[in-house]
Amino acid sequence: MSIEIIQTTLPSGKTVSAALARATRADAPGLILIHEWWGLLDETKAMAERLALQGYNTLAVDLYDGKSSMDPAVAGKLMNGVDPAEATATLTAWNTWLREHGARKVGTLGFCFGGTWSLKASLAAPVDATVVFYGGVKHAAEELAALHGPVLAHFGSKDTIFTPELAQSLERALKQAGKTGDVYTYLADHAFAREGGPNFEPGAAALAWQRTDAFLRKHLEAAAGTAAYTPPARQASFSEIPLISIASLGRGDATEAATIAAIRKAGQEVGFFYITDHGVDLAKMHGIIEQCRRFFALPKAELEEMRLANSQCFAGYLAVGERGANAQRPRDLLEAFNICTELPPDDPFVLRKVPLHGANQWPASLPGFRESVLDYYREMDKLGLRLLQAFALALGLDRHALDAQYRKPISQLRLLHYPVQDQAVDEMMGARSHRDVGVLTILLQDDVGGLEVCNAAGEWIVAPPIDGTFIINLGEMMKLLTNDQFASALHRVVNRYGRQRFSVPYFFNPDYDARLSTLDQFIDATHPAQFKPIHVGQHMFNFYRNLWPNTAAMAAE
Ligand SMILES: O=C(O)CCC(=O)C(=O)O
Ligand SMILES: [Fe+2]
Repeated sequence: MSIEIIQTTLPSGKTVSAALARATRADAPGLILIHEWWGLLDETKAMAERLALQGYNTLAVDLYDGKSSMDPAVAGKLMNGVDPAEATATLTAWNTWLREHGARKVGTLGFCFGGTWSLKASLAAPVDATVVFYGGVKHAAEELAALHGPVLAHFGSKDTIFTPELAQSLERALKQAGKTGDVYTYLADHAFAREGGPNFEPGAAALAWQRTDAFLRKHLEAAAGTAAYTPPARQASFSEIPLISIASLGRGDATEAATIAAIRKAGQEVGFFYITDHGVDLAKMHGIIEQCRRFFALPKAELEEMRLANSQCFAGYLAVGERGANAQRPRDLLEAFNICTELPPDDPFVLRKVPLHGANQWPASLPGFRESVLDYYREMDKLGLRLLQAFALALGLDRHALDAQYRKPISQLRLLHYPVQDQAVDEMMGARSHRDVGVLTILLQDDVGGLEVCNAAGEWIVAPPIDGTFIINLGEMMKLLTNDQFASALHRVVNRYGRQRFSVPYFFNPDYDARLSTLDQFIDATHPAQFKPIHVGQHMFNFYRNLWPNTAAMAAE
């Protein structure tokens, strides 16, 4: 890919230049990329090249007449020297140029100073999609009436230059003007998407780019099949958190063997992977997120009636910050609704008062909620067992070798609600870094994002939402079974993305009475057993009671 420097002439007679990165198709949509206050740097040109690969004829314009500087004092002077009328004429001229060269749609995209001008350009001449990364967007609704296409804007909650209040005023003015606009605020500072900059925030940058990518594709109608943008962030790529189709599971043929090999590799190297072709209906996946939305919108008093502390089996509602026996544990910024296996009152385990077996609590005022949640629970039970069998194969065992300890598993489903986080990460976060304690977790997340996984190098990798997939992660019991051959990765949730988030993890665990010990094949002279065997039920009971209030469960003990 190469960059060409091209020129055009303004009505005033002045010649201006820009760096053009061409997409492969001549009739590709056009994108005007506007630099930060430093001027047109090589990094902006490199971004233009990446955007061209994604399917846009991208013009990295120059509003500083060839000058640039990384010295803030000089950059400030350059910025203040910009003549607004000339900048407007320049951006309008490039819009015309792109359309005259085959673009049916034209978008603008800019950062900081360029963010300001991305919106101004769209007020001066028709633009089909406008993207602003933290720019000066103070415009009255009357001015915004001139907008032709939708706006997508990204701001940092800690930005003192282009503040969250400014973001809100843009949102209000767009609404008032009857224009389409999505304004997002991330838990981040100014210029959070600038890789290598002091405020670079990979998680926020990754999600902002993901949204930008989807927005531009939609509104500029980029040709189908063009490469996806690779943001300059530590967004998890599939080589880091793999995406595995499990369509072949159960076939017993070579295609299944390949899937098993991929699962083994993911288990050993990452501890996390996405699955597709898992057989769970997309409508059910979206449906359970909808049930989360309904549930957590219930009046506080009704939620409190279902408090987890009422329950003998840690099922029920947990408010933000509630803790169990371990009062030292920092509080997480989430509320939860726990559901355990639904058992009838005459179930032998319930009659014998075996811990962790009992009744769920259900809201009286949500028709269909219980049915939907239990239906989803059953889907997870089935999927959990299929995955367990895949793991048995991945461990070199017979497909059904582990089944016997999963006859009446003490799995748990949790509906989670993460409010928007606007405090600093180290004060209180969605879910503090932890490893899951069971065998494996099947996680469904909504489209907000927030899950981050720690890789072997100690970096936090974003695990972005991918519609229609589940994330599978291995827990400490898998580590015990395999003598630490299968990773159980640290992960956390930081809701930096300006919207409330819902997720639904299902924790797949063995039977209450199961005793887990390391499988023989993982122990030899050079790999002595590292873990003591555990009684699954007692282990989980102790774990839960440290974590959650447990008055009723203790009373039954
Ligand atoms: O909400 C999420 O995405 C992850 C939740 C989680 O890690 C957990 O509950 O163990
Ligand atoms: Fe977890």
